[in-house]
Amino acid sequence: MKHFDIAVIPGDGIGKEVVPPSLNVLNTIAELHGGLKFSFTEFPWSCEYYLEHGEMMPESGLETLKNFNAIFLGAVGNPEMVPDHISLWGLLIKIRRAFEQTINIRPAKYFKGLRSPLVNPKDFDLLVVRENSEGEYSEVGGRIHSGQDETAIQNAVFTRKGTERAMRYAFDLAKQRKNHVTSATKSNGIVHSMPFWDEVFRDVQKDYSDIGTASYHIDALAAAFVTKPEIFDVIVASNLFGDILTDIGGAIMGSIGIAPAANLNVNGKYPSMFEPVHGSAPDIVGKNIANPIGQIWTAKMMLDHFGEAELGQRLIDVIEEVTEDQYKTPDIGGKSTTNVVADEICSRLLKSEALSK
Ligand SMILES: NC(=O)c1ccc[n+]([C@@H]2O[C@H](COP(=O)([O-])OP(=O)(O)OC[C@H]3O[C@@H](n4cnc5c(N)ncnc54)[C@H](O)[C@@H]3O)[C@@H](O)[C@H]2O)c1
Ligand SMILES: O=C(O)C[C@@H](O)C(=O)O
Ligand SMILES: [K+]
Ligand SMILES: [Mn+2]
Repeated sequence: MKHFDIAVIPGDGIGKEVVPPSLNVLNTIAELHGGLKFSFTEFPWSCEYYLEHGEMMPESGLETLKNFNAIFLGAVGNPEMVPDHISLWGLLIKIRRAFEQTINIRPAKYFKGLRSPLVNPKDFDLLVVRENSEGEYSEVGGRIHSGQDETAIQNAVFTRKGTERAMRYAFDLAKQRKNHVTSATKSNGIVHSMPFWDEVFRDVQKDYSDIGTASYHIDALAAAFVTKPEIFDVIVASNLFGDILTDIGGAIMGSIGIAPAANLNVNGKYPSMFEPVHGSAPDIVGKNIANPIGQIWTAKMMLDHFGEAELGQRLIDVIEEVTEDQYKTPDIGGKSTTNVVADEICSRLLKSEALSK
């Protein structure tokens, strides 16, 4: 029996609505498999927790999380309660950094049952490798003076190690896909970090002579995600560029409520963290209409991470089938609730087992 200990952090807003039904899906998967068991330990760390305790997670939180095989997280943030930079840096980004989750992979692909906002979406299937530990997300800088002289300085940090690591990861992934990597740059406007980014990309590229490459400035790349997403395979991007591109990835599929993410610890020292691309969606909270697919697809990425790619593939096939059969939340043009969609995924998974026996 394979046993996985999962730390569960539903977090805020719709995180609390999409995580529980996704755990049902994982339990269903375990049932299907027969030799697999998940143990879930839930932590209430969130903005509510902050208001009560003055911190997003206890001081011992990281020490506690360290012992799990993975972290399954919903979303963090409730700007009415806690400023976003406090909540994100106190929980989500804190975990990413402490656990050296330096790579964030975020796929987007054309789904049969979804109505993409693109007139002719074609059959796109892309994967963004987002550098997840440095770049524009940095604590270097500060604020000085006041009044008309008030000044804010925010420094970006690009190390050769971090940049090269993300790029090599992207090239290695491309080998298992369509052998192409696109670099997201902005070396026409950002004069230090981005020419450096381009140089590292050219250096890394030399070790992967079989992989085709392209380099786009981020503005043009954002446009190309909309006009011709089918030309992309793997895209490697800095922390901020990757963040923005992956909301576009979700949007061109039909909703950012569908897009999944994996924050990967690639040195094996700490657990990786699986969470959807979307946030806590305060505008739809409490209505049971949040799309659970992003969170459930995130569970598929966790299965892949555990070496259960076949089950992961079965799950994605069932998600697609359920969507095609119009079990859809309102963000993708349907009338179903969060739970109806997730329950349908569970029951189809069980049927798929019956068929294969
Ligand atoms: N990784 C994270 O935990 C994460 C990611 C993004 C934003 N946030 C936080 O979430 C809060 C809200 O941020 P935001 O509004 O910029 O982004 P958001 O992703 O929460 O919402 C953007 C829009 O997409 C919709 N949406 C998002 N997920 C959906 C789903 N599953 N089903 C249907 N519709 C969905 C929302 O209703 C909203 O209209 C902020 O506090 C922000 O900091 C957290
Ligand atoms: O900026 C972030 O990384 C938080 C959130 O927007 C995300 O994409 O995970
Ligand atoms: K999230
Ligand atoms: Mn984001």
